Amino acid sequence: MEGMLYKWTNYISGWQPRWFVLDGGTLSYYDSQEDAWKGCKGSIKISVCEIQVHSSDSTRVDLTIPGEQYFYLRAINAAERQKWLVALGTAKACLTDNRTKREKELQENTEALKTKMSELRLYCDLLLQQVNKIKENDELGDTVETGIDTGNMVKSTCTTFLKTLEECMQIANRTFSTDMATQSPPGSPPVAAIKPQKVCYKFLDSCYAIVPVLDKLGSTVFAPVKMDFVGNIKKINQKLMSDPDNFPTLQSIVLHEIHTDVAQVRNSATEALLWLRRGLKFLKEFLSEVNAGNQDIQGALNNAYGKTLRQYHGWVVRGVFALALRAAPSYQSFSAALVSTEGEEKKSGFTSGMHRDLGVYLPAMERQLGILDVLYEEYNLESDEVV
Ligand SMILES: CCCCCCCCCCCCC/C=C/[C@@H](O)[C@H](CO[C@@H]1O[C@H](CO)[C@@H](O)[C@H](O)[C@H]1O)NC(=O)CCCCCCCCCCCCCCCCC
Repeated sequence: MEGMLYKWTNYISGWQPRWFVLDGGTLSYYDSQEDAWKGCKGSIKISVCEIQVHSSDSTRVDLTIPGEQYFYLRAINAAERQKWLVALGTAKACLTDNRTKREKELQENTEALKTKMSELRLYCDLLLQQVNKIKENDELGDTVETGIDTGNMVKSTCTTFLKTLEECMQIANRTFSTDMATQSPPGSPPVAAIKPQKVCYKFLDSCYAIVPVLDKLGSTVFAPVKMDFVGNIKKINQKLMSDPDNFPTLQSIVLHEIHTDVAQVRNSATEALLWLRRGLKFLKEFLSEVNAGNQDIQGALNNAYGKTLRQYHGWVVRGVFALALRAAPSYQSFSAALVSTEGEEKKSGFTSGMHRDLGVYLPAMERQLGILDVLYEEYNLESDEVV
């Protein structure tokens, strides 16, 4: 269960709204739902704490570990408190570890994804065979009917390939929904509450700012994109959390991994930053097209993809992009995803405001990406691996 509760802080700040997540027998809290990815501010083990309802305040519940921890909490109303009491009580009474259910669900979905990926590889092989068959027929000068038959087979294989890919996205979206994107990966230490260094924190925060826009675009097809993008932000963030005082900048993280010979290791922060940077270059190219007045979102995405990411993608990932492209929003839907108040994009001044903001955002992005380009070139960290 998760939701907003007021937490008693002190006599100066009093009751403050916080985002609470009850998961696997632990109640954790964050500044807000949007800031959950920055790490939790504190937590309490339900199995060892006392749950006390307030005698006169029907919205209040106190969680205490005598002599250790005191969470004084208030819900927005008595009904909401009741929901929390049921969830807390169940968690406390629950003999099985909720994480078992969660891990089981993750395992099932992971298995389903593996099956789908092997199906995709099969369809790729089939397509290659069929394309070779068409070439053979062509060389042998076979009849038109043979060509049409093989062509139809290719068409149906492509349709099946794309359908399977869609199923992959739905499984991925189900597995790696937003709450997963803000959890520490299973088995990793809880993300520390210590704030990372300002500079890196601002960079990661601004990267993360596009996620709500992706969410607003709504299609499950964007799930793998979001999962990949957020996954890299989290990898860098967790490296930062491991030793915040020694990582004042992104460069310091990369240099540390170079000196400890892990920069080229799979899933290193250096590799995560390499792919985050590539994603940001894609985004910059896309937004530059929009800023230049291109209202064909699909075309702008396709152009940006060809200039940035395509060279690093094999068959399957290019298929993922092709599917994402089919779900690309119209210019109106894209504009609507950018505003915080519904209908704002229809007001006069929106377009000029968007261009004004892009006029600031894009040069700043250019500068940041230029700094990272120099760093990756200087230490020969660029990779031409195709995924
Ligand atoms: C309208 C939205 C359309 C979005 C279309 C995005 C197109 C992305 C291309 C398809 C990506 C498919 C998903 C992921 C692919 C990954 O396999 C690939 C490689 O992953 C890396 O592998 C490493 C080795 O295993 C690993 O270590 C590393 O961690 C991992 O990342 N990843 C990539 O190719 C990077 C894809 C990044 C895509 C970022 C897109 C940014 C969001 C664009 C949204 C545009 C609209 C919102 C505008 C917001 C305005 C403020």
